[in-house]
Amino acid sequence: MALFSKLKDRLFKSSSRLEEGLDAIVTEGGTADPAVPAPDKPERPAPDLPQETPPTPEPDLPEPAPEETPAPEPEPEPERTPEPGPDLPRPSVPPGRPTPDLPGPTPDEVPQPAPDMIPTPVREAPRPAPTEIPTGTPTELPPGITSAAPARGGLMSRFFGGRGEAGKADAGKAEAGKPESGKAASAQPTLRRALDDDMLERLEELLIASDMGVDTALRVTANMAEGRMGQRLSTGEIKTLLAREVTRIMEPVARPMPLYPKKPQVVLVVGVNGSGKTTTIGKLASQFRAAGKSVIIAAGDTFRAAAVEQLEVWGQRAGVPVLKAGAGTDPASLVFDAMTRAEAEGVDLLMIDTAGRLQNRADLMEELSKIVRVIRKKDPSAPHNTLLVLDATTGQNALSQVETFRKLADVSGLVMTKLDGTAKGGVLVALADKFGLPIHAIGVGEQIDDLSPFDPEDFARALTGA
Ligand SMILES: Nc1nc2c(ncn2[C@@H]2O[C@H](COP(=O)(O)OP(=O)(O)OP(=O)(O)O)[C@@H](O)[C@H]2O)c(=O)[nH]1
Repeated sequence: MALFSKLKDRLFKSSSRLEEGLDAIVTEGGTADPAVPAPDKPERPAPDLPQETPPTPEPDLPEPAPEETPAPEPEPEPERTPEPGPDLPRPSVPPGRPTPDLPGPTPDEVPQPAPDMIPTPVREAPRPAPTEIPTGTPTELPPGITSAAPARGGLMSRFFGGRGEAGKADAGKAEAGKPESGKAASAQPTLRRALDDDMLERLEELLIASDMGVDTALRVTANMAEGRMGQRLSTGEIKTLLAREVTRIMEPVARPMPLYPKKPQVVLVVGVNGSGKTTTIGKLASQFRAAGKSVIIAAGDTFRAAAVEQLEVWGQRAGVPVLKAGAGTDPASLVFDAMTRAEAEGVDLLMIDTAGRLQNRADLMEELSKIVRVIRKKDPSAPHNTLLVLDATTGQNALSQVETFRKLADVSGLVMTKLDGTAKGGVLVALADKFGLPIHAIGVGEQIDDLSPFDPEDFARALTGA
């Protein structure tokens, strides 16, 4: 099944909640646009807002005209596809951003200057984004992974595609006199409400309820309101403005996991229990393999036999060997052995799974620090990537997880799992706004191909329903 359509289908939970809230806000204090009989369309409510994305195009305005003017389409609505540009229409090999950003290119194409200065330096210097990474990768990755979904479209296409039923439901809602939604609104007047303090407050509450966090919600609404107080806005216009703000916040953090020429490139994966570390390692390993990389996985959770077994299953799926140690073995010792073997075999990537640990378990956190110390003993520049895996369904708690793991393990990037099936996608916005850590990928399901590069615009539109 197409990766993006699945994500879209699932993220709909978030957008539907926001949509309902926005509908309620506008409906509450809004009024229908007055019927403008004569002239074409000189007015148009809030012209300034959704500029490029005239979300609530024509349908609403030219209300009265329907019959008299056979052409109720001052302008077709197709313009609704906001695609400002590059992102969406990405075929299999995304233009700007290397889709499968995750895995990577071939050591050679790695942009990094010197093979040696790999790790740290690069991480600290804001990597030139997706580009520096593995450009060629895109192509090689998908094939292997998404055999069933070779032509994965943009996140949005996946959303809309998978939202077939939901989309129709929306149209029905618009038909019922609710805020517009494409052509369905053509027969109904569009509701608009003047932007005032009360409306802003409601918006803030709505965003906070979607796990965006207080600070971020306030910032977002303030930006949306700037220069627009008193303007009459429809739900569609508000969504467009909101999506724009979310995109603005997310764009700087949408960065694929960088690959370095160093062998092995050590990828340490951390997170609390059940956040999706093992699953993510399996998915990533599969993508790296598909990109032609040699990979070894180290089962660093030596205390839970079930955890090791699960990792072995993922290793088999991905076609990657899993190194394990006897139950109760010091994980740091296993990691040391894994580093030795990875070096001896010259593998491209060593992915280290770690036991899930809660931020308040000092002993486990100390264990993690020890693992990092041992890794550095073998290679001072490692770990080259420390991925913190966060479960999107935990909402605001993800913020404190980032704070804690960052101190202990020098987190270099995030992977947000379980974005499917949650209405709390807004927490990503809060994370991006507060920490600015790169979001390398998002998990949208339990299958091996359910890991997607993070696309800010697609995400914003999916989240807001714009
Ligand atoms: N729906 C959904 N489920 C996911 C996703 N990622 C992981 N899961 C599920 O989440 C559960 C926990 O995933 P694991 O990979 O075992 O998590 P973990 O962090 O390794 O867990 P511990 O070993 O207990 O620390 C499993 O049932 C996974 O199938 C995702 O993106 N979407």
